[in-house]
Amino acid sequence: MTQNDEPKRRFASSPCMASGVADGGTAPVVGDDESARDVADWRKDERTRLRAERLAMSVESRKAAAHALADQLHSFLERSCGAMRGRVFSAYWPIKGEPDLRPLMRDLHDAGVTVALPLVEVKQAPLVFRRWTPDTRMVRGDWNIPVPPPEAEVLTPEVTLAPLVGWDRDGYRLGYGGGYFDRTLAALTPRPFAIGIGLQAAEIATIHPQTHDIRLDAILAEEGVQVVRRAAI
Ligand SMILES: Nc1nc2c(c(=O)[nH]1)N(C=O)[C@@H](CNc1ccc(C(=O)N[C@@H](CCC(=O)O)C(=O)O)cc1)CN2
Ligand SMILES: Nc1ncnc2c1ncn2[C@@H]1O[C@H](COP(=O)(O)OP(=O)(O)OP(=O)(O)O)[C@@H](O)[C@H]1O
Repeated sequence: MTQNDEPKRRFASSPCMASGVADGGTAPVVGDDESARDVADWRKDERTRLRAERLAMSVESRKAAAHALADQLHSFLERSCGAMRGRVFSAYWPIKGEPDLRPLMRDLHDAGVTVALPLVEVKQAPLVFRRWTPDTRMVRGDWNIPVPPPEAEVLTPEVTLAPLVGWDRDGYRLGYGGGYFDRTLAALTPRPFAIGIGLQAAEIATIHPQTHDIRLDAILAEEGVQVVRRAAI
C-alpha cells in the first residue's frame, strides 16, 4: 500500500461531524466498528512502510537528521518552554531508527533540567515516567527498550517528547500502535506539553484520527518546527 491509499471507507470532514472537533482541524471519526477496523488495518500498513523507510536511511543521514532535530528542539524549548531548569522533561531512549537525542538529554540534565524516560509498566495502561541521569544504570524493559531501574524516582513530566513513526499537519501522531501516548496524555492533568519528534519524510496527509487520538502541542522535524498548537508554557 502506498502513502496515498485510503482506508476502504472515506473519512472526510463534513459539517455534521463538526461537533466531534474540539479545536478545529480534521474531524475525529466517530465511526462504526467496520470503519474503525479499516483504519486500524491502514495504520498497520502505514507503520510498516514508514518504519521500513526509516530503517533504510544511511547511518550518516540518520545522524544528520538527529543532529538537526536536537538543534531545533533546543531552540524550541528555549523559545516556547521558558526556563527549563528545575522542570521535568520526558525524553525517549531511541529504538528502531528513532532520532537519537541522548546528547541533548545529557545537556539538559547538566543545565539543571530533571530528565525522565517513559516505561510500559502495565500493558494497555498509561506510561510511567522515571528519572534518568547520565549515571543511571539502564535495564531492559518491555519490548526490550532500555529503561531506568525500578528504584528510579517516578515523575510527572511537564514537557514530554513523543517519538513519531508518522505525523500529520493537524498534530496527530502514529506511533508503534500500542496507544500508550494517547492513554498517557488522556490520563494526565494538567496535560504535559507534548512535542512530537519525527522525520520530515514521515509526514502523511492524515492519520485518519479516531476518537482516542490526542493532538500533540507541537511537531518538530529535522527541517524545523512543523506544527505548533499550544501557547508556550
Ligand atoms: N524509544 C521509545 N520508547 C518508548 C516509546 C516509543 O515510541 N519510543 N513508547 C511510546 O509509546 C513506549 C513504548 N511503546 C510501545 C508500543 C507498542 C508496543 C507493542 O505493542 N509491541 C508489540 C509489537 C508491535 C510491533 O512489532 O509492531 C508487542 O510487544 O507485541 C510496545 C511498546 C514507551 N517507550
Ligand atoms: N485513551 C485510551 N483508552 C483506551 N484505549 C486506548 C486509548 N488510546 C488508545 N487506545 C487504544 O490503543 C490502540 C492503538 O492506538 P493508536 O493506533 O493510536 O496507537 P499509537 O498512538 O500509534 O501507539 P503508541 O502511542 O503506543 O506509540 C487503539 O486502537 C485504542 O484501542
